[in-house]
Amino acid sequence: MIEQEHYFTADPASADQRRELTVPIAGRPLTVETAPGVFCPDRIDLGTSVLLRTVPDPPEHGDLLDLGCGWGPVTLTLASLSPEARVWGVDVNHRALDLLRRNAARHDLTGIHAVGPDDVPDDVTFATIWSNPPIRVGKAALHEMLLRWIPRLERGGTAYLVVQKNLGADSLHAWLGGTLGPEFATARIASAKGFRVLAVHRHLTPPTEGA
Ligand SMILES: C[S@@+](CC[C@H](N)C(=O)[O-])C[C@H]1O[C@@H](n2cnc3c(N)ncnc32)[C@H](O)[C@@H]1O
Repeated sequence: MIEQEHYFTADPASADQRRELTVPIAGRPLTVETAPGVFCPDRIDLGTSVLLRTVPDPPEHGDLLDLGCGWGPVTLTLASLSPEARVWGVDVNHRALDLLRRNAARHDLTGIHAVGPDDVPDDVTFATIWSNPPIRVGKAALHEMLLRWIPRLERGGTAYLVVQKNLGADSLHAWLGGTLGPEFATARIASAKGFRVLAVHRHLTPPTEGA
């Protein structure tokens, strides 16, 4: 029996047939390379579009994270909007990272670092995190991933997550609110086309002891 290939496989077995796609990124058409074996290779995913339409402009400087970057629509947007920032596109899928590196080089977006989760130096913290997270990895792996990265937000920073309503957006909202503690506040900031956008804000000042 052939096991079904997931978009979050480290080294996809499907033929690496590269193709070109022209997509709107930060308001201008960009031609990018995609391939089978990565998430949504034929277009910008609807959830990703909802996220990109909802989020406020990212900070101009600092370190910005696209958690689960795939071939790069979110990372490319962050780097286009904030050319002076360092933009981390993190993924476990090596083919996706290779595509993102090529897409960044093609458009001279030199602030992009497309890397695996273990290749972001420990002392890097993020001014913002944008993510269309991999819900299909399962709840335990998703929660582990979010607990690894959201606490690396700088004080005053916000993580924006888009999640399909039918795939547990509201229970993820409740879990984030109940798990992250008083330093963070989670809110739903948009609901469109079957998706929710959640904002997880890290307060500027730590909560006072006993509060
Ligand atoms: C829903 S896709 C979004 C891809 C891309 N951002 C987009 O909008 O097209 C989620 C991505 O998360 C990646 N992923 C899965 N597990 C991960 C992990 N532990 N750390 C980082 N990325 C992961 C998958 O390989 C996949 O590319």
